Amino acid sequence: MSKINGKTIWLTGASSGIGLALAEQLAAEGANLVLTARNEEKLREIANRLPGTHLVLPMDLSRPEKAVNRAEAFLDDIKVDILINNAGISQRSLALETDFEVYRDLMEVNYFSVVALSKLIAPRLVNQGDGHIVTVASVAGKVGSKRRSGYSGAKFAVIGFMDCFRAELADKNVRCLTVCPGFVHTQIAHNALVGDGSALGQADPDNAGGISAAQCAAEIITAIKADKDEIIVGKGLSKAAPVLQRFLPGLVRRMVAKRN
Ligand SMILES: NC(=O)c1ccc[n+]([C@@H]2O[C@H](COP(=O)([O-])OP(=O)(O)OC[C@H]3O[C@@H](n4cnc5c(N)ncnc54)[C@H](O)[C@@H]3O)[C@@H](O)[C@H]2O)c1
Repeated sequence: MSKINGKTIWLTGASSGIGLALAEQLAAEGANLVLTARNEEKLREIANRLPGTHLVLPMDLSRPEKAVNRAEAFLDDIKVDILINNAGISQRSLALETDFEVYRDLMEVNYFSVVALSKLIAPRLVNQGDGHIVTVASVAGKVGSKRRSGYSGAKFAVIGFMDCFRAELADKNVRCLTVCPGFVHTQIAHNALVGDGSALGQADPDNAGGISAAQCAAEIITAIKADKDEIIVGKGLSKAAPVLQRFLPGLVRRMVAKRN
């Protein structure tokens, strides 16, 4: 039986970047999508141009409890097979120059919303005896670097959550995939928060030089089909960093301290 064709997949962060590429590729493979992001108009435009029939569920994931209430009512009659927690927001500011509130915002979107949506969907998957929870974390959840202390903290946390959740659901035929991309060419830097909580508003050469969102999405879909637990996606140093960190931690710390 196909893991994608005919399946209902709830995808967050579907309005841009990796999420948009996932929406396009999953729809092309015959999935029925529930598309989530904040901008309803954009989601409707995407849903209308994708092949197949898709629903839109706009919500702000910086308010996870509200999002769960809204999703509970919306998804009442819908059998979700796969949840993809992809929505996320990055950071480009030094810890000493970052308001505490920015840390909370980064945790709400990158960590608490994943916990909330996963806890909402997992009992349904357990009852169905089948399903998948996918979370797009980051290489920043394996290796810390400058100007990402809040983002990295949230991504380290979400990887830990997924490791525990995977262990708890292992005997219930619910699989948990953690995706750790290195640099991917998307709007992530543009939308990243700076110290006062505003958006950076410009591209970043690291992300601009990364792999395409389409390549990242294709690797995620391959990993879902192969029942992988965790994948590192990317190229060059941003892909190698987690392995280097494990075997040569001192070298990685020195390299990270030298980078801007
Ligand atoms: N681009 C990279 O280099 C990179 C690297 C590692 C991990 N990631 C992760 O990949 C995921 C997708 O990011 P992207 O690179 O496609 O960036 P992006 O900025 O292009 O897309 C982010 C998506 O998340 C949504 N989103 C952000 N805040 C939200 C909120 N409060 N409520 C609802 N939706 C919200 C946006 O609307 C958008 O659809 C994120 O979790 C990000 O942390 C990206």
